[in-house]
Amino acid sequence: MSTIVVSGGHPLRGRCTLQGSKNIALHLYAAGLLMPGRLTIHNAPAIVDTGVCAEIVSELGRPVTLGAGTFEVAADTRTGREIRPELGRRIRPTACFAAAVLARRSRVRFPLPGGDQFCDRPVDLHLRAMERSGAQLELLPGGVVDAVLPGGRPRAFAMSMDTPHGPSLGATVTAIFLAVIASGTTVLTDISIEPEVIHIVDCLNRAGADIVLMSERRCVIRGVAELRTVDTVVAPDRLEAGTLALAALITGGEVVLARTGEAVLTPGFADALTRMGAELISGPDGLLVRGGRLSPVDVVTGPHPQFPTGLQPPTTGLLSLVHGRSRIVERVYQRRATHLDGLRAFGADVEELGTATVITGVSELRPAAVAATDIRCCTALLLAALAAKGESRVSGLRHLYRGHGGLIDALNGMGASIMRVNSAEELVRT
Ligand SMILES: CC(=O)N[C@H]1[C@@H](OP(=O)(O)OP(=O)(O)OC[C@H]2O[C@@H](n3ccc(=O)[nH]c3=O)[C@H](O)[C@@H]2O)O[C@H](CO)[C@@H](O)[C@@H]1O
Ligand SMILES: C=C(OP(=O)(O)O)C(=O)O
Repeated sequence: MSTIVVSGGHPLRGRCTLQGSKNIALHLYAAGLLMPGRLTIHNAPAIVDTGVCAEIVSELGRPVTLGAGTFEVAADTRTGREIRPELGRRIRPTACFAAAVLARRSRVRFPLPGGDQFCDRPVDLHLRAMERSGAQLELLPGGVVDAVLPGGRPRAFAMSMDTPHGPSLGATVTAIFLAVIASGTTVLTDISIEPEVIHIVDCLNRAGADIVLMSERRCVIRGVAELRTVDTVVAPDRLEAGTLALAALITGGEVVLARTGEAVLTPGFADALTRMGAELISGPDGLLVRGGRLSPVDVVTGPHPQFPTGLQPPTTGLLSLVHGRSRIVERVYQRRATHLDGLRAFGADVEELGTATVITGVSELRPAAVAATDIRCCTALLLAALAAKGESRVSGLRHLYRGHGGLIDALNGMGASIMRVNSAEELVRT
């Protein structure tokens, strides 16, 4: 079911609810390994990555029960110290899981992570944080890392979480995991303040950690002997919210993102939509997103609260139908352009100039058959297919299912016509 056939050209209208955030949930599953007791994570998204994490955590000696929206981790009973390479290579935050195991069990073996491969995504900072906490690391054949803490417990350290492309979200989480039960006080500078990090810090502090976020992206962590267990709720997925908003705009429709009690659009993204001329109206039911005649914009991706990189590819899809010339500059990654060839197949006029994409709006997109190579490439192509009048075919949906469990159904529920194709080439409407 990794291919869909989209009959495009239907304005989306309706109200939709958002799944729990993939990126928050994955890091919370890893945080659970730091807590010895039973842990329940609510609003866990029903996505492929959740299943992979459940297997990883179970194999580490903490059986996981997946319920309707819950990810329940059993109390610590036995000691697993290895993340199976076949599993660890399927998700991005593998080093964060490894850091939690290392901190509690003083040894871990894990593969270099997977996740989307739209450019080189190094983990040097994660490994450096482990070394700074006293671990000895050995890179084994096959890209597997063996890390040992000879002292048995991580020690406090000082470290900057900056990379040539800005602060690292994942490495900030890795460093925090090592520091919360380290001996002594750790100081991290240039930390990521993405909502994912704030959520993890809040959860760990409720579990008894002593993490203080200071001004200027500095963080002081006093190590504690042990964490207690807390229940936690995953916040709504802001990338899914943005994708649904873009779907409304590219089809000339209007959607309400159901009220969640939280701001679901990242400020930098909401600002770009407003500059384009989209209406964002907050009401009792949720956030109404409505388009009309949109104007071109210049956008630069950046750390929170700036424009999120994950919405760059689908926004490029929308801008390809906005009359005039727009420009999106990618700053979080050295390159993120895997969606451009696919968009060109729909007739989009997109040109890559260094880290910028220059988009000259065309009057319409034509149907196409395209293959997605990663999750946001997939959302960009899906949006183009929703806008192109006629029948398009998008394959590579397995990338989408890694991070979105109900997006296709949500779109169909608002008037889209998307059929899944099963192996016998039979169209299945869900
Ligand atoms: C599962 C998850 O939460 N994934 C998100 C997370 O990925 P992830 O945590 O992997 O992304 P990072 O914030 O670490 O990456 C930011 C930049 O730092 C660089 N870097 C990172 C680590 C390192 O050791 N060395 C280094 O150079 C990266 O190549 C990138 O250019 O944040 C990204 C940026 O918001 C999002 O696009 C991903 O969806
Ligand atoms: C890059 C992404 O995911 P991951 O980090 O899990 O590969 C994403 O969600 O846009």
